[in-house]
Amino acid sequence: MQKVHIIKIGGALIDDKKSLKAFLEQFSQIGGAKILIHGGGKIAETLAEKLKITQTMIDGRRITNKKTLKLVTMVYAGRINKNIVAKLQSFNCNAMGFSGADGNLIQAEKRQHPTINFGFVGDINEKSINHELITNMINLGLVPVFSAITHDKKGNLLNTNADTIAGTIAQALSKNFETELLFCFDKNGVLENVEDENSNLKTINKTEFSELKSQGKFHKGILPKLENAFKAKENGVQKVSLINEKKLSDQIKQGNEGTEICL
Ligand SMILES: Nc1ncnc2c1ncn2[C@@H]1O[C@H](COP(=O)(O)OP(=O)(O)O)[C@@H](O)[C@H]1O
Ligand SMILES: CC(=O)N[C@@H](CCC(=O)OP(=O)(O)O)C(=O)O
Repeated sequence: MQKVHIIKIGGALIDDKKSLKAFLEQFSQIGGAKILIHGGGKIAETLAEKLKITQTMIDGRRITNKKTLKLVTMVYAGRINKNIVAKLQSFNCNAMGFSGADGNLIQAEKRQHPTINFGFVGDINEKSINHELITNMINLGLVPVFSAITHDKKGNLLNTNADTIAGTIAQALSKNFETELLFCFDKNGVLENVEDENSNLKTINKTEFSELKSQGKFHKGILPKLENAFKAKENGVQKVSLINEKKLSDQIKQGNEGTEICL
């Protein structure tokens, strides 16, 4: 089976020009098929503050009203996505940048919640992913770069968590490819103590996750990341790890960086 690396990067890295460039250079050097998924929550947050558009996060998801949807579409599918593609081109990586509306690549459903109005937030599952088109792009030697914007096929754009997009694309591709999913972020993996950079776990299974969660060891963005990581592993993705974004090349060469998800 052909191997594909599915790699996700988030807000803090994207906000740091030098680190982003260094990361994209490492990414462009990965041999074989690869896909990049990016968020950009931190940049959206900063711009929203400047424009005085109040932001609310619930369970790691951004409440997305009309104004916020306009903003995140410009930031994620526009500025960030095109900047990443241009940088990858400078490293001779033939990247193409997308929202989920392009080529009907990711068709989401507007989130329905009994008590909370999430606004234009899109939920997705494996069936949402146009894996045939992604496979065709891979076979052409192209490198797809996905932003966190999806659509509902009724003319609306939706905002979808980038960790969820990465996990779901990996799941959808795992039927026809050997898939390795890497969540790259600013820590050395899952930390037992978030204050101690050296407390990273080599592996984590579902029982350990539940125990640490109930002990209050996880805060902020790590929870949705881990939930998406376990879901992907449970649904056929061969290897799933959370690694430091500076260690991407080492992970590709040796495969033992950060924290590997086990069942
Ligand atoms: N136990 C933990 N191990 C690692 N990171 C943790 C932990 N608890 C909380 N975090 C926080 O989660 C953050 C990663 O989530 P987030 O900032 O949303 O990432 P991204 O924007 O890359 O998706 C880390 O920077 C860290 O501050
Ligand atoms: C619905 C929802 O929450 N969408 C996310 C999409 C961006 C994202 O996931 O960005 P990071 O990876 O940088 O956190 C948001 O707007 O924050």
